[in-house]
Amino acid sequence: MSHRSLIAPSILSADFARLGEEINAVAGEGETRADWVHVDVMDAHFVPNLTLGLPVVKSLLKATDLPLDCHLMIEDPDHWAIGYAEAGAYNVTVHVEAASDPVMLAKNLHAAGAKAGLSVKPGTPLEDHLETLKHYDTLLVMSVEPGFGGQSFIPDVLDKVRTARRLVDTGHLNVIVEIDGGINADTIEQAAEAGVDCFVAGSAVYGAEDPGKAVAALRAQAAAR
Ligand SMILES: O=C(CO)[C@H](O)[C@H](O)COP(=O)(O)O
Repeated sequence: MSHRSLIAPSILSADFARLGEEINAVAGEGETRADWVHVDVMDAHFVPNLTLGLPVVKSLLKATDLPLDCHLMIEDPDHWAIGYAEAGAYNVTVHVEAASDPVMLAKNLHAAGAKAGLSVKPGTPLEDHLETLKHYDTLLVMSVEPGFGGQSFIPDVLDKVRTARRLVDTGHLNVIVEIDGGINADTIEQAAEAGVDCFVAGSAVYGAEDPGKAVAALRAQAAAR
């Protein structure tokens, strides 16, 4: 891996009544500063949980200068994703299992000024979506079934990460490999070794006494690999 590991705390594990403050807890200086803030948008249809939507994301964009990495776990992202890009989200990730025309969707996200992310659930093979991936900037490999924070990491997805790393490197694709679910002090090194560039961590950051220090510790562990 040629660049620094990225750490993206997931606010799914933060206190929703204090989201601005919770983001500021990972917006300090140096190694305690998160690279992106991961925002889990869930619609209670694509996943069995309901979180937040565009109005909250618009408020968060005013509350921080950290880039927002919006992960849409929703039905019909072809319709809804553009609003997040137009609002100013840095990266808008849609699920390949939910998108009707993911190539057109990536083009529309780019036209609206955002990076485009493609996510795959643990059981979704990557090989079927290689042509699509070429249009995207990030690949979010889910290492838990999407829907809830605090679940255990699924080690089988490491094979998919290795495949992704190989495809990105050999194909010279400008794609950041991101992982989400169960990333903590016990799992981040294996994910880094498999080739992950960007690590989403919810409970490992917001369950810690000092979220900024947790960011720094995770980054150091990832870099050690
Ligand atoms: O997308 C998600 C769940 O669908 C969350 O981002 C993810 O699970 C992060 O939480 P944790 O690090 O606690 O597993």
